[in-house]
Amino acid sequence: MSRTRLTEDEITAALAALPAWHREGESIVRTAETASFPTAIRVVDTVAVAAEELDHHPDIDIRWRTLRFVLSTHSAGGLTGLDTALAARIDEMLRTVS
Ligand SMILES: C[C@H](O)[C@H](O)[C@H]1CNC2=NC(N)=NC(=O)C2=N1
Repeated sequence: MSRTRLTEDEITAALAALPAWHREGESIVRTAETASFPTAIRVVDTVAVAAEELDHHPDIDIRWRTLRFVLSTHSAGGLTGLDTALAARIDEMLRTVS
């Protein structure tokens, strides 16, 4: 997966396929409410495994059972295919874990 920055058109196209995510500057952001605090922690634990696999790490805010994920490629100074790939993985985990 490339660490090359996506173009504006590529970001627009990627976000159309990731409706739970929105853009905030050079990041994409998703908030998700899980069933319970332990469920939220399980999601975070699963996301941590994917983040290590991809060598790409989200900023994660945990507030009781609400999670907020912020994705950006720091080394590229913006959004890359790694962010959209991880976003899709996080969506899948939220579908299956919660
Ligand atoms: C050496 C290692 O590949 C880098 O530090 C990785 C680790 N995880 C990362 N995560 C994110 N979100 N952006 C990066 O640029 C990044 N770089």
